[in-house]
Amino acid sequence: MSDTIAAIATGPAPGAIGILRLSGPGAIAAASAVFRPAGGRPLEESRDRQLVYGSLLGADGAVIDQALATISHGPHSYTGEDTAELQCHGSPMVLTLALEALFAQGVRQAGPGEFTRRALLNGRMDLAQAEAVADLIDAETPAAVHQAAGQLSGALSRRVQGIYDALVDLLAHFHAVLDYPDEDIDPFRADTIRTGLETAKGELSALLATYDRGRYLAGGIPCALIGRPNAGKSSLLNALAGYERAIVTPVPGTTRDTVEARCRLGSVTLRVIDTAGIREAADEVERIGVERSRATLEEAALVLLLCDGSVPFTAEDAALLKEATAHAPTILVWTKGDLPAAPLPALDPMPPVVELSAKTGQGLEALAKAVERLFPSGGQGAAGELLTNLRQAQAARRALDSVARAEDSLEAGITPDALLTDVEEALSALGELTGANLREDITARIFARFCVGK
Ligand SMILES: Nc1nc2c(c(=O)[nH]1)N(C=O)[C@@H](CNc1ccc(C(=O)N[C@@H](CCC(=O)O)C(=O)O)cc1)CN2
Ligand SMILES: Nc1nc2c(ncn2[C@@H]2O[C@H](COP(=O)(O)OP(=O)(O)OP(=O)(O)O)[C@@H](O)[C@H]2O)c(=O)[nH]1
Ligand SMILES: [Mg+2]
Repeated sequence: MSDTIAAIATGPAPGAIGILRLSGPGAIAAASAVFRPAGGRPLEESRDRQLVYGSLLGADGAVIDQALATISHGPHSYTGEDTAELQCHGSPMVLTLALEALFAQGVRQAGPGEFTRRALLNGRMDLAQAEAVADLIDAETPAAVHQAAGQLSGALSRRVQGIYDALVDLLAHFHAVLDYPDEDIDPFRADTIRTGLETAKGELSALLATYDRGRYLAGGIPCALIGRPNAGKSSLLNALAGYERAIVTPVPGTTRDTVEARCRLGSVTLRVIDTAGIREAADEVERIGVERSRATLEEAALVLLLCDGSVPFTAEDAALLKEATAHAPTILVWTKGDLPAAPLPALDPMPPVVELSAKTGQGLEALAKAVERLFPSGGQGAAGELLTNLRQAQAARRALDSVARAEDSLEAGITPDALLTDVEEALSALGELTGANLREDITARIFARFCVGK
């Protein structure tokens, strides 16, 4: 039996409303002890999810707010346990005093994500849905909200369950074969198994193919700012971030280490990584910086190649452009647009070009449009059905590998029990994805990223 937890569910700043929530066997009694309904009837006796108006009391019994309260009896609640909420004025001090009053009732402070963790353990949602709660809270763009909301309502889970169920159906055919180990698999049955494996493989490949889009949506597109020293990379990072994230000076070779900032640009979120200007380095520190620039380029899903638009395009610029395009979609950014411009070179092939000024902000919208063209927000994979994190992708990859192995075994005429093992491994990987088989180490990692009160 779990204990009773409480937390402030709303943000730490003063606001219109602040909410305390409780969950566990003592939740309703504890909330009732600190809340005196104006109507006189005890909070415990109110209907589930009804809002009751009354006075909120501190640990010493003094009135600290006029508030609303509501209770829900398990299993019909968010966590599946008895729950209660106190909706106060959004004063951090009121909320703190109310929380202390609840602690005096024997309730303890909830840890990060503990409410959602209880919802998961009580079968109110699966692991993919619990992850969607965190994604939804972190979402920075409409597309990220739609993806997380779809996953929260079970879209990804249903897609995975479909593949899972089909594989379970296939297992029945294996068992039929295993019962008569001396006979060959009859051709009709082998055909059914082959088709089933082929379908599962296709669906798993399609699911895995959603990972790039999904992780860019949820975590931002890794975007490298590359260019010669003084091209204006750090200035652009600052303009995109909206604050002075990186040091800017007229001295070429200012940036040494990579500097990252999450930036919203139009309808996408970028993880912009500013790098050291690439050139033959003068010293050891700069040489390592240039190495890091190249490593960043290799990891990027989008490259902004910056060229100082106030001076002529050079052979070094051309070489960098070639290097960048070999790694990822590249936009040529012609910087310092507020200064007299040098002519744009004619290039073959001509990359998308954006002229801008980090100083005036002119051209940033054109940059947003150019990025949106490379990463359109619609398209492949319905909202909520995308894989958005490495854990999910690895589980899907393991399932795909196991199914592919099973298919190979079938073609090679390997014993049915080896085949069976492969399919069971695929099922276990899929179960990990949705959390049908929950692993403590995995859940601990997932809930570490939650906030207290969620
Ligand atoms: N005030 C408040 N807002 C909130 C939450 C909350 O706990 N409190 N939520 C949480 O973080 C989210 C909503 N999620 C919820 C999910 C299920 C139930 C619930 O009580 N379900 C019952 C009854 C449903 C019904 O009336 O039909 C059930 O499923 O049996 C409540 C909230 C977002 N907004
Ligand atoms: N007029 C004007 N000057 C700019 C603009 N962007 C950058 N500069 C100037 O160009 C110089 C270099 O800018 P940085 O942003 O530090 O260039 P960088 O590419 O990060 O340089 P390194 O870190 O040395 O590789 C600074 O003096 C900036 O003020 C711009 O849009 N307009
Ligand atoms: Mg710099």
